[in-house]
Amino acid sequence: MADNTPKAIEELLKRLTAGEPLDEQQQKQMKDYKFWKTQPVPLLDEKIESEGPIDSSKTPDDIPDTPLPLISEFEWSTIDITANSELEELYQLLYEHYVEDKDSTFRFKYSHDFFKWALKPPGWKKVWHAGVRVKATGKLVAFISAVPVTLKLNKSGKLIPSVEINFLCIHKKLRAKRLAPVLIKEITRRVNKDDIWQALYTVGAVLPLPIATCRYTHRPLNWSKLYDVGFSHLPPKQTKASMVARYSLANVTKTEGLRLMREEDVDQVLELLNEYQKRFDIVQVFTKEEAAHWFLGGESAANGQSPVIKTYVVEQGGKITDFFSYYLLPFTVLNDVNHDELGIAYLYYYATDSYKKEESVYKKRLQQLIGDALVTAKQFNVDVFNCLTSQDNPYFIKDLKFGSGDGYLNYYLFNYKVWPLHGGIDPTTKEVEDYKTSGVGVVLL
Ligand SMILES: CCCCCCCCCCCCCC(=O)SCCNC(=O)CCNC(=O)[C@H](O)C(C)(C)COP(=O)(O)OP(=O)(O)OC[C@H]1O[C@@H](n2cnc3c(N)ncnc32)[C@H](O)[C@@H]1OP(=O)(O)O
Repeated sequence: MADNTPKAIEELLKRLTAGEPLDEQQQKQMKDYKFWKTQPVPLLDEKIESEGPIDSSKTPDDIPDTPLPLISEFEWSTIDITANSELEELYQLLYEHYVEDKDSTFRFKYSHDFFKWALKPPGWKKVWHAGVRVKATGKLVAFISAVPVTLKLNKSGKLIPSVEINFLCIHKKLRAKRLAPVLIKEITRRVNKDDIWQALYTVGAVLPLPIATCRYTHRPLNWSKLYDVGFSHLPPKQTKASMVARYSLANVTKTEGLRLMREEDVDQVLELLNEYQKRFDIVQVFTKEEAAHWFLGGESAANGQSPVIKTYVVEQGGKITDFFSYYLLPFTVLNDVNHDELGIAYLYYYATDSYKKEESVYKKRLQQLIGDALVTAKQFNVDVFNCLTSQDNPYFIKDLKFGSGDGYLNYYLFNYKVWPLHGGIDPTTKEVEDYKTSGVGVVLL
């Protein structure tokens, strides 16, 4: 029987927020997913027998033109993030109520520039930025977003026009009132109206049914600060000095020809990425405009500001042979007298033509490239560099001293069945499977 004491429930909630796996007793069963069991997703224990859409019977004409009803105190409000005042409202909602770590010590610190980059890629639609306000005061209390993305399943070659769902957030005072299913159904309606029937999303918690599970790993760049704020701990038999020495990095990069990506590199970067992404089972297909947006930073870069995405290419004699990118998303440090922010970089897309060579050459090159990514990140005040066990990250995680974190990330596809994908960890022990490719070639913010 499940342990329902307040202590056990509190522990369970903490683990869910942190995306930690639950034991069998704690796992919800399919019947307990009152909302998700009504949605076109595979059952929790379903053995996938064929790939493809779950429900392909509808057309946009079958979809209601009007939003889902809300209880009378609330109203729908499409958020216009091109208006600074509305962008600020979204920022405030997420700043105060978005994802926290399990001890509520850190909180994601999204910036206005981050939203402009993340929510306005080519093909973005205002109507896909759905908010809920309190009618009486106009206060924004909930949000969900979709952005367009084309997915490709490499084994079958199938292209899936989709959206990525992100930034689902409900004010803390309105939690556990079944508002999340209403937001999800409303964004589904708005997306379906545009004749799109599939979505990709990642959630820490287990829902029916992950297509893959990856683990977070962290590479300290500024160990002392991480220790001060309680992000890193001093392992037994180590001293602070030995930990600082363990994570010290060179001041200069190793790769000849490494430089920041420029507009004129887009074609070559895209070609390199398209070729390299064939290694993975599920990938994002970029148009040239999308690649320019995601790798150069869109609006903020165009306005001469420093973008949240940093992309470096390796150019040798006019030819781009490798690239890597990472985005900056700091944490607010809550309740610390000495530090109020932790600089965090997240590995984004990368590619190298060395994968065509022997595996040992490829592994070495990848380690050098991502090693250089760590070195470059120091100039952006990054204290810790994070990556998942997706892509070919298990080829460098151990050698570059990334440590396994407590958090896991589950990947989901809405209204589409795929064969389960390898998430770069052993399915039983959940440990990183070093030097093995994962099936996950998509990176979500
Ligand atoms: C074709 C187009 C399709 C588009 C749609 C595709 C699907 C997109 C799916 C969304 C992808 C989002 C990607 C991201 O942004 S993941 C980031 C999620 N945000 C946060 O963690 C921020 C902090 N937390 C909150 O704001 C709230 O706790 C949220 C909003 C998460 C839940 O609010 P609340 O805690 O007040 O709960 P409720 O009483 O209203 O509702 C309870 C029901 O909701 C199910 N639930 C809870 N959390 C999530 C979750 N993160 N994804 C999917 N479902 C979730 C839950 O299992 C239960 O259903 P069931 O167990 O009874 O069945």
